[in-house]
Amino acid sequence: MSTRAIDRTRHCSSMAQVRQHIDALDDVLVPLLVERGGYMTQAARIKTEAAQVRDEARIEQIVQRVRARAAAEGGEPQVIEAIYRAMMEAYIAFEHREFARLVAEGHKQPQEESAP
Ligand SMILES: O=C(O)C(=O)C[C@]1(C(=O)O)C=C[C@@H](O)C=C1
Repeated sequence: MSTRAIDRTRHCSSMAQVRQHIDALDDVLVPLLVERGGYMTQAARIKTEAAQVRDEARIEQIVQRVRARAAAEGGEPQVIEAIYRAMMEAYIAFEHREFARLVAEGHKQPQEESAP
């Protein structure tokens, strides 16, 4: 049986220790967030219209999924939900910038005008 994330938190006797553990976890988190961000570039490549960048149904699906995962790991679902909602807003802004960049660089086909 695997341990829950909350059970891997170590007891600390000083703020220096607390911050050492946080820095070590951030060294794991940041590369994963950068890798996750790379998929915004992939999504921006694949989506055909800027209006597709924000996908509310997918956002809500992710929120429900990570809330359940947080609870299973012994964490607070509302904390993880808040982090994910803020994080996805930042990724959506990035995906919009990537979409615009790919259009400007000529990597995306201009969309056909829809018939009147
Ligand atoms: O799944 C997508 O369509 C994505 O572009 C990825 C992502 C995400 O951060 O996971 C970002 C923007 C969308 O609003 C939904 C989800």
